[in-house]
Amino acid sequence: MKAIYLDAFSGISGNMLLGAFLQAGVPEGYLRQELAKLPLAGEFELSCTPVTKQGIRAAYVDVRLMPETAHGEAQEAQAHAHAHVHRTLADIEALLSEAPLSEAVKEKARVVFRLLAEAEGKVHGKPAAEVAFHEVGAVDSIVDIVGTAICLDYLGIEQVLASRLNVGSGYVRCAHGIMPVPAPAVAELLMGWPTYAFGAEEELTTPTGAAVVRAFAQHAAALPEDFAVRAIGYGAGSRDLPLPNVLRLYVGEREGAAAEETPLLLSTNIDDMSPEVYGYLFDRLFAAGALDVWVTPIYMKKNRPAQQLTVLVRPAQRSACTEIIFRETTSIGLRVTPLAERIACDRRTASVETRYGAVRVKVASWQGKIATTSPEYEDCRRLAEAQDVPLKEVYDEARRALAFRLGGA
Ligand SMILES: O=C([S-])c1cc(C(=O)S)c[n+]([C@@H]2O[C@H](COP(=O)(O)O)[C@@H](O)[C@H]2O)c1
Ligand code: NI
Repeated sequence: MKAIYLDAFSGISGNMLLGAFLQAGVPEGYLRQELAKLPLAGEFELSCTPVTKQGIRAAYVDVRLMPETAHGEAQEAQAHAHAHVHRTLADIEALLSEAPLSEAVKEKARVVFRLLAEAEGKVHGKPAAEVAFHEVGAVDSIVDIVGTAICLDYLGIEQVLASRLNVGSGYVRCAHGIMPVPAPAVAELLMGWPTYAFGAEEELTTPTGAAVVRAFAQHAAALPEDFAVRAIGYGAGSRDLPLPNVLRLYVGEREGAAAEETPLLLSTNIDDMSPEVYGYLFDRLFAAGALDVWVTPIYMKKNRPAQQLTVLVRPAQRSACTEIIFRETTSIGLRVTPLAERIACDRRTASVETRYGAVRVKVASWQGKIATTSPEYEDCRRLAEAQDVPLKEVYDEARRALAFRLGGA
């Protein structure tokens, strides 16, 4: 299982996350290409530079509002206006829906923004829908959150683990005025997550960093023994501190993780919902990390024809999928059953070059031998559409390229 471990000894923020992912192997060009799909054309510029923080070489990612890079009163006024746009959760969800990003990326970003809205709402005494984000709704936060979702998706991460978080101490000046550290939204988000304060009277963990952790991560005090590290990335924070102001990101594979996590079956009987909703529901559940989703025709009480919706999830995705089911369907109750046993092939993703372009291929092995190879549908579809060739031809090309590579290895 592909996993990451976030070692937040100097806290965690949006720009630290992006820097760490880039240094750990996400191509900068890919991140830029995907972020360009946000309907924020010309509003921001991503700057990625190598920096050294207390002797540690790290990547520093900064999201600059475009007009800041030029001069002139009109442009400065425009930058000022961008910095003070107050977006609601609905505004951000609309912006995400409009973007031709993958559904998995959009759903990951939505989960983070919903958590932020709930935390902000609690702090300011408002329903989440009425929260007007200040800093956390601005262009830089959208880029940080969507960028993080892009990186998780690119690396095919199935499990996110995180250490206890160094939140810092003192006070921070923000749009609200002066706030204690951790900022109230951070304190709200990190309820129940182990935290500490060390090394700097500064805000080390921001709302964005805390929300990403709460959205995707499970706590692990240290790197698990079965975590085979393949890459390490350091993402820099903006300030220079007495301690290295970096987030350390380990990318690797876990052997034992699958066995540790018994998947769950969430199921519910539905007899009063339009069939039009199912396709949308399936997309949302898969994007939130469901392992499988299916519907079985049944007869319910009073001989009513109905549907039994079943969703297979890992424990970490249980709450996100439960929320989607209650939000999107007419269900008012769920049965949760641990799967008695699941036998799974070992899986890895290989990237192959075909004459049409690069395609990721899932390679499943059983007892050391390849059982099946499965080219990524989204990659094949994109290339088939772009080059006007049959989808099956791209599939065949990808399988041929993989067979050639394996045969030649
Ligand atoms: O934008 C809002 S409403 C906001 C709320 C809070 C609360 O704790 S409430 C804190 N902040 C501060 O804004 C900056 C930016 O945070 P990012 O996560 O976007 O990097 C940070 O100092 C927060 O503490 C903003
Ligand atoms: Ni706030």
